[in-house]
Amino acid sequence: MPRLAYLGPEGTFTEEALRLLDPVAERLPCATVSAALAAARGGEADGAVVPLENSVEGAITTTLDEFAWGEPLLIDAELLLPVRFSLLARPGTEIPHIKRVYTHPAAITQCRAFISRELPDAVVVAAPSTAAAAQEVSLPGSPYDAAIAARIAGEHYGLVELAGDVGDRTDTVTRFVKVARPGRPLPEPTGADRTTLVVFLADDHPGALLEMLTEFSVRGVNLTRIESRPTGDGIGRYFFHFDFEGHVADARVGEAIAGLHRICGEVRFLGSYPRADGVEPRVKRGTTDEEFAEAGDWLARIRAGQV
Ligand SMILES: O=C(O)C(=O)Cc1ccccc1
Repeated sequence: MPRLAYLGPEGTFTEEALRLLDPVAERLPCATVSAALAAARGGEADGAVVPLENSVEGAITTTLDEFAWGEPLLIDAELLLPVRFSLLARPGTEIPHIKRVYTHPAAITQCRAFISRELPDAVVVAAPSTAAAAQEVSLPGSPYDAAIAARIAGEHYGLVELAGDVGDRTDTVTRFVKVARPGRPLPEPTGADRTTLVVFLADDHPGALLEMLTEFSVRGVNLTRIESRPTGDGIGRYFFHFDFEGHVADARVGEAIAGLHRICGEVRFLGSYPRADGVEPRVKRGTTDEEFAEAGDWLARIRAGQV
């Protein structure tokens, strides 16, 4: 039975994602995304489940930066989870008396309308996770009056739900990924796969981004996410995250990645894995595996003088 680290404590959305990704795994709750990934890297866990992005606010930057800079890990699965937020408090608390709210930053950004409408005078403080916030609020001497978390976290920590569905949108989805140390075979191609890469430029020059995009474009590889992140070396210095359709075993994907490897400073492969939504790529004429193989055979023939 695998042991999977995750952003805890019990009752986080990440735990819900983990249970759906692997119902039988042993769960190792960690205080932060970085701690969960450290457990996977160091061997205390066989892997980790962490949030990567959400459909309203975009990337979870801690996760992106950990994937780019820490010891390499490979994504082997993803999950899309609709998240619903509740305002939770100790029994007896009333909304007008709430002065301090505690929750995860991703929840703060996704519940802005409710907070400004119903809690206009409350101070909102960032917590390590939604369930950590609920746990803290449940303590009798807590400086916080309420938490925003999953309803189940309220049940777990003995809080009451003062308001449900307090998110700005009810259709918000968070994408979680499961990662493991490299060295195991990649997930088999399914025909509906995604690949994730981090790319560092060799040098900054006009058209550098266009050159990278061209590697995808000419092979008919469709991007599903692109993100620039600061390298930390000064204003204007960035590296890039790419998600795109297809598996590294697909000829067009392999060729695109090899092209990036030739022209960029460093390409970090973060995995090829089945897409949670099962969407298959529309493969352009001239970019199927068979067409790449046929073109390779043709080139070999003309190189051998067989025109
Ligand atoms: O804090 C949690 O429960 C998490 O799993 C992170 C998170 C927070 C808000 C939305 C989605 C994921």
